[in-house]
Amino acid sequence: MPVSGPNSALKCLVEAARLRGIDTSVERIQHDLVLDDREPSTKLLLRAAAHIGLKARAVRMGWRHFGKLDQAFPVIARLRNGNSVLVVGANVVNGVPVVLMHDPLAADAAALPIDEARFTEAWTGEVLLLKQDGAATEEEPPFGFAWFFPMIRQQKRLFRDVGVAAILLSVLTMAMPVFMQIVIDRVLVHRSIDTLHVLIVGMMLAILFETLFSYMRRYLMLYASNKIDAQVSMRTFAKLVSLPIDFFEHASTGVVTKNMQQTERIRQFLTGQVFSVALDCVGLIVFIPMMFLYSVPLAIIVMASTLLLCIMMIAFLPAMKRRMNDVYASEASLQGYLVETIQGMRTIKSLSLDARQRQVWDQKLARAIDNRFRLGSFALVAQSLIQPIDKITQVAVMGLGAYMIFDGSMLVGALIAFRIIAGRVTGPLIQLSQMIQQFQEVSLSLRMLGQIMNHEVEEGRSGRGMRAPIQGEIEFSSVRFTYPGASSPALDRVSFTIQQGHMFGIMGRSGSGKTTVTRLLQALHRPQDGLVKLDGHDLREIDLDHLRTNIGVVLQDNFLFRGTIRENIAAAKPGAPLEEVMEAARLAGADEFIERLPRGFDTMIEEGSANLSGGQRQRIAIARALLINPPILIMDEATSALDAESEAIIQANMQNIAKGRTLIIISHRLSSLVACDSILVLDRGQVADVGRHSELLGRCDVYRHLWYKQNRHLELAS
Ligand SMILES: Nc1ncnc2c1ncn2[C@@H]1O[C@H](COP(=O)(O)OP(=O)(O)OP(=O)(O)O)[C@@H](O)[C@H]1O
Repeated sequence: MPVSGPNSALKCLVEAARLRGIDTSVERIQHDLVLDDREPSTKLLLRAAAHIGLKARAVRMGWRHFGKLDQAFPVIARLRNGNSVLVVGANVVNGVPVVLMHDPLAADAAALPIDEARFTEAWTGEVLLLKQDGAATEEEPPFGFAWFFPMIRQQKRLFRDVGVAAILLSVLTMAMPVFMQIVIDRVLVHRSIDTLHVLIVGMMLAILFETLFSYMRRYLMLYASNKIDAQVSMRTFAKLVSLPIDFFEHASTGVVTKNMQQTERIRQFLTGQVFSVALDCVGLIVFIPMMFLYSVPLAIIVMASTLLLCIMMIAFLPAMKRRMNDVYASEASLQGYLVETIQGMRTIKSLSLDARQRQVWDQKLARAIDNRFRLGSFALVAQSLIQPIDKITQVAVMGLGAYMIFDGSMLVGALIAFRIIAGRVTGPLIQLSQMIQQFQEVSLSLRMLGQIMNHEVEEGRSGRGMRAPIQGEIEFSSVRFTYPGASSPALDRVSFTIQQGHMFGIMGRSGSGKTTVTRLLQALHRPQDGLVKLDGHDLREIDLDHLRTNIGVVLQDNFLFRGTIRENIAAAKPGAPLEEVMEAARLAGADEFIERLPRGFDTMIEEGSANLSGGQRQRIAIARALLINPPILIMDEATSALDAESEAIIQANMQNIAKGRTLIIISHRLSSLVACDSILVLDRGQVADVGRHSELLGRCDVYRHLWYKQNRHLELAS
């Protein structure tokens, strides 16, 4: 029974993993599986173990089994009070059997010997057996067909069963041609009614088993492919969200979406088409020799025409591939345009751009349809050629078969049986050659998805990064950073220091690099030169998720998720009690408008936060950032969209907001920086000056100029 606790189970798991050579941490597991501090249930613990590369099994056992665990130690034992302990071995001390137990919540790190009476009093009888999962620690192959194989291999028992069912099925399908042959050649000729009855009963049984096996084959296939589907989707999505921000800034959302949708097609090909054709081909082992057994000349005709069909299909391939590439390029562009239009609908409406958007859409659509048509009509030619060849083969078989019946070398029933068997041979072989076409299509899908899957993930996600508590002292030394594709650096040899707990302002003209400073601090980008340090450590040494959960960020325009106001504020800490949410809202000055809403904190925020004003959205975003009580808070033009009243509320709370943390404020409005301990003045990516308001006013031209420009009305008034 999971209870609220200090996570002893995860601590045990991390320790057991460490003893098995896997380096991880409780925070890492909590972050990856979105767990809070409560003791996890056994099911969750099993999931956590699988996540870090351990194969775990929960079993109930008696005290005496500890003596036999041997290589299976360490195991996690679940206690009656909801906590867990790690049992690292069993021993006999002074003739008394004991287990060596390590309690993660005890101050003493050593394993203590505990006897049966004391242990069983606290123990539920449940333990988690753990062993290293060989498959999980294997290096993942680069994305391609090979990437899917480990997942298919995991289901190998299922596929083996499907294979057995398929072989039995192909043997059973032989029953029909043999039945026809015997009925025509024996029963009809000799009028043997008894044989007919026996045959009919036999056929009924064969049909029954055939139905059963074919149901089993389909059911098992469906089951296996669903399991693989789930895994593929989980892993591709996990990869997507671990990509660096650069990737998303330079790729069209529509194209990324289209690329992501390719998983379904590839999976379908591998577990559907490839596997079922492979299974049908298993039948060939039976059918081809049978065909030759019935008649060698007729079998040669069938095999020759199938070969001809295969050669034709392969000859069509290169041209097919070209047309396919065109189709995908134009469809990706169409999808990209659709997403862009939906995202920019407000602007499109306000600038009355509908007609222009429609025109561009129509052009792109025409290109896509044209390319689809070209591909379709080409494929049609290929498919149309199959039919006459197939029909001619049938005519040839029947013609030659008739001659053979006339000269007595074949019976009528045998010819009919041969026809049925020949159909079983040409079917899978033609499918096989068509599959080469689909293979081309799927290769293209693989390439598209590969653009996501083979992209480097963000640096700092190895799980080995530092997770020490963050204090908030920041240092930039000679940092140089150029955005990919840009000609000049956004930051050029920028150096400054922010003391822990200080309020630090950044100002400068538009495009001077203010936001870039904060992006480097969140490790959204890495500098090409120089160092960014946090608490004296190079940012690269710190675990990325740890870093970001310790930095709160409020931007000028913040994305709110669809959900209630409470859920949005508690986004980074889903289990946060209402009092904490309310306190964060109060600090952000959001409580007064939330309480006036009919449903208060339970008010739904609609998609695109259309039911909130800009200022309200902003205050919710500030509350969201404050809820996790981050040691570093970045406010990038966070109050510039606010009306005077809301801004005044936040400014009045600024001292409270800043309390106990390093606060970085970027603002064009210098009046909001006056209270800062230090202000960085940036000019075209370089540091123009750093100092307090009064110092800068005296010596920094950029600062003084802007200050007087913004405050001329005050001077005039005085
Ligand atoms: N994702 C990006 N890709 C390429 N160049 C970028 C990117 N983001 C910013 N830049 C460029 O880097 C420079 C610095 O941009 P940054 O956003 O840091 O400026 P800023 O001082 O915050 O500007 P503003 O006050 O207008 O927000 C600008 O010249 C900008 O064009």
